[in-house]
Amino acid sequence: MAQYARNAAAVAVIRLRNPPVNALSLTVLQALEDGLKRADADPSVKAVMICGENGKFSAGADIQGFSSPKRQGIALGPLVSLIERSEKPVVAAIEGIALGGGLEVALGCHFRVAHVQARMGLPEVTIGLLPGAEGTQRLPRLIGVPAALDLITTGRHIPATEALKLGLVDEVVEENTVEAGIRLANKLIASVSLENVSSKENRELCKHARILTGCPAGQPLGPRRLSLKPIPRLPNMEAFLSEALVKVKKQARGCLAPELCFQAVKAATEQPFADGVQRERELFNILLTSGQAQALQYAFFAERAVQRWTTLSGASWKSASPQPIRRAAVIGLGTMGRGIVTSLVKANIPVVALEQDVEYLNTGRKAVMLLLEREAMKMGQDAQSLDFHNPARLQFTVDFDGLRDVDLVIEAVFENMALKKEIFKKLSGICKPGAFLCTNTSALNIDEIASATSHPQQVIGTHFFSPAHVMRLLEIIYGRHTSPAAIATAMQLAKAMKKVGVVVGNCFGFVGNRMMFPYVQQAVFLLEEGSRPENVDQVIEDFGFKIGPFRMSDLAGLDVGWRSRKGQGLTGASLPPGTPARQRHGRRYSPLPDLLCEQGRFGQKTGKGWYQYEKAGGRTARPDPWLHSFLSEYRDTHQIKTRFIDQEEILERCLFSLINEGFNILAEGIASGPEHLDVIYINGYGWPKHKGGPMFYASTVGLPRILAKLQKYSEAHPDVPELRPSAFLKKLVAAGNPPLKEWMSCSGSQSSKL
Ligand SMILES: CC/C=C\C/C=C/C(=O)SCCNC(=O)CCNC(=O)[C@H](O)C(C)(C)COP(=O)(O)OP(=O)(O)OC[C@H]1O[C@@H](n2cnc3c(N)ncnc32)[C@H](O)[C@@H]1OP(=O)(O)O
Repeated sequence: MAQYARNAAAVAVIRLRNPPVNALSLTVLQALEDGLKRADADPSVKAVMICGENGKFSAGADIQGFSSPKRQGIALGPLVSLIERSEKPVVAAIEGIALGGGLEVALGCHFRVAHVQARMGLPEVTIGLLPGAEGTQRLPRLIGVPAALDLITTGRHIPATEALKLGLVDEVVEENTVEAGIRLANKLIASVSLENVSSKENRELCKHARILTGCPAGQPLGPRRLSLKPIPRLPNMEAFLSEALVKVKKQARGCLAPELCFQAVKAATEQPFADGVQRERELFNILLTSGQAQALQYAFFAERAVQRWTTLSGASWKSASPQPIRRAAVIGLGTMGRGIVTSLVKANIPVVALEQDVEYLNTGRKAVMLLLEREAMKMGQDAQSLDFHNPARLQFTVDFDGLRDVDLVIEAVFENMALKKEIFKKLSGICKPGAFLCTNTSALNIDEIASATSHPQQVIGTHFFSPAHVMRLLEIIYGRHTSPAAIATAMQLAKAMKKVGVVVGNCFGFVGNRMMFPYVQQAVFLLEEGSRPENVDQVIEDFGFKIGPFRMSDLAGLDVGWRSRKGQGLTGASLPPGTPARQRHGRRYSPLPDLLCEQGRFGQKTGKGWYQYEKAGGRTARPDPWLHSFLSEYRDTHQIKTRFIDQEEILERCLFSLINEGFNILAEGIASGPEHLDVIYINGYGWPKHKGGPMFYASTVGLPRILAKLQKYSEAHPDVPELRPSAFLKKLVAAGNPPLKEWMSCSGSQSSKL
């Protein structure tokens, strides 16, 4: 709701109230409208001030409301117009946040005062929408087209100081913003009432108020009504807009909202306000009914839902308390370790960084310092707090003794079980008993690593994604003995590092990589059967992935998987003689990646892999005629009949096999809901957010269709168990294809609800 109050003077205060973020639900909008009408009708009220409860102006429209089937009641756009039309001055006092519809309400006000720590923005684009309460028409009139386009198409939040520079707010205050708002309202009242008084003192006061408000005498509000303002012209508007469109399209990668945001702002440059509003409405409705907005809003809530973690044994976020991390250590300063140190320093956690010898330590130190310098450059003035040249904040050592008093260790050495166990055994003897021992592994068994220590309850998997200081995902893996406090602490750490932590159970590859295996496997099988790497990558990238499986494999290095397969005895010297080339343990196997590695083709680092590059370390992938003839010869050798494989088959075999594994994971209780899988895929594996994640996507395709296709492909490839439909998928189809929210109640696993 919105609370209406009168202070002693002539200012009516309307306080938006809908905890926790004062989202503009229909009830809030109705109360806001009632408050405005009441103030208007009361002759003793001379000005109105709108603010938000609990130090937050508003996070905008209630996002839940967009998916409710019947959204009836007052609309936000007309309400913003109502505010603007008020004959009594309306001041917005912005504390905390003014986002989306919240900022649009403020744009309808005649004056805006913001607290210095407030943040503002129009993030609708990030949930697949546009600022549909006339914000695309008012903002460019206030701050100009380039700045408005930037804010509206990126959705970025800006601090109050930047808002002041842009002219988005009139005043930034460090003290109580509501009081500042009331003071301004009183000045405005004085400026109007004193207009006709002739004393020198009053004329001075009046002049002061006009300077502050920019109102010509006798016409107090006209110039403050943004709908009446002309768009600030640019000498080269047309050229500017065409360039901006190219940029927006490039960044959007198949997501509709940024381009439609652009179209709405463009309309503001071409049409009168009312027509622009009409165009904004049309574009808003296109977005609202597009599947993309639903997917992005699902992703918004999924990210928040995974914070409420649970485990199979019933531990959960409700009862477990995170422990404070006053000091952390990182073991191993390879690519991952360097990124992890950087993330910890940025989270203001003092770090001890340890390497096995001085040579590795010096190389690691240089690399970490370089990363931190770069981060500091990006952060500007805020970088001072990093203080990473101070040994009390960041210390480098080769001595395990330096780890005696740390609260948490993240081991980030080579992916080798024996080595990890050796390190954990050492840590168990050196670290204090309450220290949390985290292993950065992408697939290894957490229980086996924990077995090397005397406190397995302190051991937990923290799977970072490369580059670790950039990627948002942190897969948090609990083992059989991991304590709830360890999970809660790892989740808290993720938050401190501005990452999204997702708690999952322990199995080979955990969630992300386990689902990735069948996807990559299908991609390689498709090559055996007739596709080329560039065909497969194109289909996957057209779907919206940032990078296809073969470009990704070249980037990560083919040798990584090769080493792992050798370790598993799937290839290399330990392979028993007589093993069929294309079969392992009775299942289909493709030796293609091994053969490439045997040729020294490790990807970008060697200049050749699934593609060719301009040089070793080159980045531009070009189709490689050598690889094409190599594939032809391979098919001849193994008597595989080459066939044309269409885009649909490529997409379905890659994605549906990945989704199928997702259903197995859910059935086993490795993750407590489909949201977990989706958050992992969006934040760690480049799944297009506007498609909501693999499980959400499956729900939009329809489970019966996924099942039918898997059945078809499985019949065609009976030696590929990953194509055999998951029993859980079959169960859901038999249960009538329930909505995603209801899947887990059909799972029969003990996993808790979100
Ligand atoms: C008819 C068309 C008219 C107009 C067009 C206008 C459209 C809009 O305004 S769309 C909404 C635009 N606003 C946003 O996108 C802001 C979204 N929220 C956030 O970015 C963040 O939540 C925050 C910065 C506001 C706060 O962040 P933080 O402090 O980290 O808290 P949480 O993110 O965990 O949020 C707390 C709690 O609030 C729920 N929530 C946040 N914003 C909204 C919202 N706009 N509508 C509904 N609910 C919201 C969020 O889900 C959390 O709840 P749970 O813990 O229960 O999940």
